[in-house]
This record gives sequence, C-alpha cells and structure tokens, in this order.
Amino acid sequence: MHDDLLSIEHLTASFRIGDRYYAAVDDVSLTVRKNEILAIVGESGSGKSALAFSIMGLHTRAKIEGDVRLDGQSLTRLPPSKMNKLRGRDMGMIFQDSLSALNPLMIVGSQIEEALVLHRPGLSKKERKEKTIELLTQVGIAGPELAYEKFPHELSGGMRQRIVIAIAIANEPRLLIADEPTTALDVTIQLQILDLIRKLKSDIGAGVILITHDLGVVAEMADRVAVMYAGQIVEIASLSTLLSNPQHPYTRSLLRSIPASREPKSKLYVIQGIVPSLQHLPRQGCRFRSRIPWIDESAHEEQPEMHEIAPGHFVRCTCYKHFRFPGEEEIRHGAS
Ligand SMILES: Nc1ncnc2c1ncn2[C@@H]1O[C@H](COP(=O)(O)OP(=O)(O)OP(=O)(O)O)[C@@H](O)[C@H]1O
Repeated sequence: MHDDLLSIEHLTASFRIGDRYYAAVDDVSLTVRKNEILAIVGESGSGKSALAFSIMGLHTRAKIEGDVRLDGQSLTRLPPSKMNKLRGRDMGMIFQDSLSALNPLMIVGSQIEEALVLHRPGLSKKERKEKTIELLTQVGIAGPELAYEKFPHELSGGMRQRIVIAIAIANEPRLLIADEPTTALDVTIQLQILDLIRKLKSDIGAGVILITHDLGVVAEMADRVAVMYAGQIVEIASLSTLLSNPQHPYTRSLLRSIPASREPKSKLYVIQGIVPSLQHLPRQGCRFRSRIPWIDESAHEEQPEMHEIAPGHFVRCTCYKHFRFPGEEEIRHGAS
C-alpha cells in the first residue's frame, strides 16, 4: 500500500443539460496524502465544487465516471447506505455558506450531537453532550455551554462557521474537504478559521482538500496545489514550486493578477475573457487557448496531456514552453 489517503482516478462528473451530458469535472486524477493540505484553486466555474461533491458522493443527478478511493476502498461503487456511513465519519465537509449548512430551527449543540448519534451510537446522552462541549472548545468557541443552546441566527458568521467545522470533525474524519470555508467572512475571522483548519489537520492527522479561488489563502495553507481550469487540472506542484516556478499559462496569469505580487505602481494583470459555460467549453485541444490568443496555435497540443516536468510537478499541454505575457520576450524552454 502507498501513503495516499485519497486517490482519484479519471474522475468525470457530467450534468445533463437538455438532452446531453456535459462534463464539469473532466478526467481528473489526483491524490491526497495523510496530514497534508492539498489546495484546489481556480476561477469561479472551473469545477472545484463539482469535484468536491463528486468525492463526497453528494451529486444526485450527475453522471459519475472514474474512481475515488479512500485508503484503497473504492467509493464510487459503494451502495448509498454505505456511502452515508462513510460521510460524516471518515469524510467531513466544511461548506462555504454556514447559514445554509445549518438547520435554522435547531440549537447548534443538537446539530453537533446529531453527527455523533449517527456515527457513534454507543455514546450515552451525557457522553454526547460532553463530547459536544469539547468540540465547541476545540473549535475555539468561548463559553461553549452557552453557545450549545443557541440557534444559528443568534451567532455571528465566524461562530457559525466554527459550528460547521465542529460538525465536520466530530468523528475525526480521515479526509476533510473545505469548500471556500472563509469566503463569506471578514479578513480577521478568515485568518482564525484558517488557523483552526491547519491545527485540526495536525491534531487528527487528516488529509485536507482546501478549495479556494484565493491564492493568498493557498500560500498560507497549502502543502501542494492543484490548479483547475474548465473542469481539468492544468498544473500540480508543491506550494513552493508553484509559487517560485509556475509553468502553465493559467497558473502564471492567476499569480500575476494578485496585487501583492506586483510592483506598487504597475497595472494588475487581467486574464482576458471568462471561464466558458459548461455547454460552451472547448472539448478539443487546449481549453485555455482562447484566453491567450497571442500564443501561436502550434504551441498547443491536440490532446493536451499532463507532463511531469520535474518530480511531482505536472503541467498540461505544451503551450507552457512558449508562453509569454504580452510585451514580454518569448523565453524558450530547453529543447525537449
Ligand atoms: N447541478 C448542476 N447542473 C448543471 N450545471 C452545473 C451544476 N453544478 C455545477 N454546474 C456547472 O458546472 C461548472 C462548474 O461549477 P462549479 O460550481 O463546480 O465551479 P466552481 O469552480 O466551484 O465555482 P465557484 O467558485 O463559483 O463555486 C459550471 O459551469 C456550473 O455552472
């Protein structure tokens, strides 16, 4: 057995629009190791959430192909009853919007206890309450006994997100998926929540998939990074490699568009165009080519593959070898 906690092989998730299926996640292969944070980064519409939902088996109407294995066990072929058991016990998910993730009519203490009842039926009522208070403390809620009795609307956004995290970690899952966990929060609260996720990863030794469009969050949190564009992974590398030696034109464009990475007076780089909608995704050739039209068509592969250009550093399509920003000289990579 290898060290991979999660192994995703050729995963495709397609939605039916009209009388056809369109892949929002298209042939994605990835691994997540124990005690590692893998960030998945990309613009809105690139398929990050669809990927997370596919891993968790939460799509009800999508066509799923390929395989997802947790510690070697295939999840895609599990019957729904077994998948329900795994979800919440072995895999926890932190959603972006804590208000819609929580039941408005139930006090938060009971909502955390529900997760315990489902997966640890052996606990007595008293033990469940004790464990819930412990979880509230673990996620940094001061006055956990008081918070236990509150309804979601009586708590701040940051507090609610902590409750969502407490539910996700209640059963010490092996895999934690956090989908834009801080997008809806103020900057100071964001930092606290990110710190908490990092600490929990170490405490319970979980593998974490952190989904975000924010490269600042990636730089703070990730061990490795997968960059997603139009349903495909276009680059994977360790955080330090991705930041110091990004290769795919999309990764380079994303990095160039962060204010902190630019000289104070220079103009921010804006990536031309938008991620095409599902029906309009180019399914042939390099999907990013229409957003870098100044690069010669011949630079792209007809069927772009992932190339391992250094150990653990993968890049899709050959266009990275010829890419330059407008106004820059083309720097050719070694004659490979
Ligand atoms: N249930 C669905 N039915 C049809 N299309 C869908 C469905 N869910 C997602 N899509 C489409 O799949 C593509 C990927 O969406 P997804 O939400 O995964 O992107 P994302 O990268 O997570 O974006 P965001 O950061 O905005 O959440 C989009 O074009 C979206 O419109």
